[in-house]
Amino acid sequence: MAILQAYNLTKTYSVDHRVISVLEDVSLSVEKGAFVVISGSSGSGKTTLLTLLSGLDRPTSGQVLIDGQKISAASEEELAPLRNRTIGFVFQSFHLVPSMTAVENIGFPAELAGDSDADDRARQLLSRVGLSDRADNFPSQLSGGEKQRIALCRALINRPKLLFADEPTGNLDSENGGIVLSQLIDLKNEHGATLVLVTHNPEIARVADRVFTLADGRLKG
Ligand SMILES: Nc1ncnc2c1ncn2[C@@H]1O[C@H](COP(=O)(O)OP(=O)(O)OP(=O)(O)O)[C@@H](O)[C@H]1O
Repeated sequence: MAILQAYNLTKTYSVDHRVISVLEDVSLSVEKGAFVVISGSSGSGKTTLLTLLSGLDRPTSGQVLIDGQKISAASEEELAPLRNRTIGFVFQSFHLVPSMTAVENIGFPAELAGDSDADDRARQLLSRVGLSDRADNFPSQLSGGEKQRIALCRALINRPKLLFADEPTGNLDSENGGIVLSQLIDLKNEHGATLVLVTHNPEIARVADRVFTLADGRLKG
């Protein structure tokens, strides 16, 4: 069953009275539980496609459905619970809140959702990625790899069905990148989530169930 479907997506930007076409007629379908990579060279439109698939931005034309719900047409009020409950994000540059400790960063989305056991669940996830002893550290006291493992926990705290990751190992050396990738895949499997990951790293693409390659804003293969 497909959890994510995109039909005939186009995206254009207007810059200085010029229209730039970034995506042209992109259609894809992602099965529940899959690990899918979106690859392509720099500037091919990978991040743009991810923002459309996750509802962070709207296509110029075309449709995105998450779990059968049309998100391209949804209002901000309709999108808010979807973003908090159904979707988790991992970014290249971690995006942790500097004034919050590791455990507070992880628990924050669950607190926003009104869950009383946010702190317990945050600590369980921390333990799962081997960072229990870092619970009370602030992001500035953590290495890049540790920050990204905290960000993985935060992305999963509300048990999302769909995880989006944009170059999650792009700021890490190969050893820490390997740890983050294997923990991301393990956590995705344990939670029964679906993972859509943007990367131009062929080693990551090799372990995916399916690879969609963008070239000049169009999907190849
Ligand atoms: N807000 C915007 N306004 C104008 N052009 C944009 C905007 N966002 C992206 N672009 C252009 O769209 C194209 C695709 O950008 P995008 O970031 O999606 O590529 P990418 O494949 O993720 O690249 P990279 O691997 O370098 O991150 C680029 O040419 C970029 O300059």
